[in-house]
Amino acid sequence: MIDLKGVSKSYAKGQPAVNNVDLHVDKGEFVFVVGNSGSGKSTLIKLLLKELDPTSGVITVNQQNLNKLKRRKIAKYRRGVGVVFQDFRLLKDRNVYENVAFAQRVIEKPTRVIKKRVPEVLTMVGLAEKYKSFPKELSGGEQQRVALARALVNRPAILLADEPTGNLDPKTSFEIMKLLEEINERGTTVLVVTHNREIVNAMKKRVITMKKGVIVSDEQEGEYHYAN
Ligand SMILES: Nc1ncnc2c1ncn2[C@@H]1O[C@H](COP(=O)(O)OP(=O)(O)OP(=O)(O)O)[C@@H](O)[C@H]1O
Repeated sequence: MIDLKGVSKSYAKGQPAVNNVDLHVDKGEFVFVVGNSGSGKSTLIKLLLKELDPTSGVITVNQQNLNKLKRRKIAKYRRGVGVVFQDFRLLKDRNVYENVAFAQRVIEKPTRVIKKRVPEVLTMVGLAEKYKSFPKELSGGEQQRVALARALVNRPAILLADEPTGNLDPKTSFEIMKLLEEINERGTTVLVVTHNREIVNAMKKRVITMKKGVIVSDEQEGEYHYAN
C-alpha cells in the first residue's frame, strides 16, 4: 500500500530532512509516526502526497511509483488519498454539507450520488444533524469531523493525518482518534503523525519513531519514545 525504498529528501545543504528511509505499510494497517519537532514527519507526509519529490529513492503508493507519476495525473492521485491537518482547512463560507460535497463536485460526481454519499459520511463522523452549520458555528472537534468526512467522502484507500488533534483538548482528541480507528476498521489504511503521547500509548498500534530524518524504531503495539 505504502512503500519507501532508500528515500531521502534534502531541502538545502546539510542534513537531509528525510534520510534514506525504508518503510512498508500494508493495506489495512494503522500506523502512528512520532518524533521530535524537525524529525521529518511532515516532510514524509508531503512526499506521500507528492507535494515534494524525493532527492533519491523510490516511493510507491497504491501500486503507483510516485517518481513516475505524470504531472497531469498528480491531482487525480491526490484525490485517492484522504488527508486531514491540524488546522482543519475547511471552506469558511460554505456549510458542513457543502464542505463535504465539494470534494465530490470537483471529481464531477452526479448530484444523486452526492445527495446519498454526503449524509452517509456525515453520519459516520457523527455530524448528520449539523449539516447546515458553518465552520465558525462548530467546535474544534466538530470541525475536524467535517474535515474527516471530506477526506473520506470519495472512499480513499489511504488516510493521512498530520497532527489531527493538535488543536483539540484531550477528550476531543481521544474521540477523533477513536473515529480514525473506526475508519481503519472499515478497511482504510491510516497513517497518523502526532505528538500526542497519551493517545499513542493508549491505542497500542504500530508506532514508527523518527529522529533527524531517520526511522529509529518501528514497533507493533508500540509506545511513544522520546528519541533525543
Ligand atoms: N520548506 C523547507 N525548506 C527548508 N527546510 C525545511 C523545509 N521544511 C522543513 N524543513 C526542515 O526539514 C526538517 C524536517 O522538517 P519537518 O517539517 O518534516 O519536521 P516535523 O517532524 O514534521 O516537525 P514538527 O513536528 O515540528 O511538525 C527540519 O530541519 C526543517 O527545518
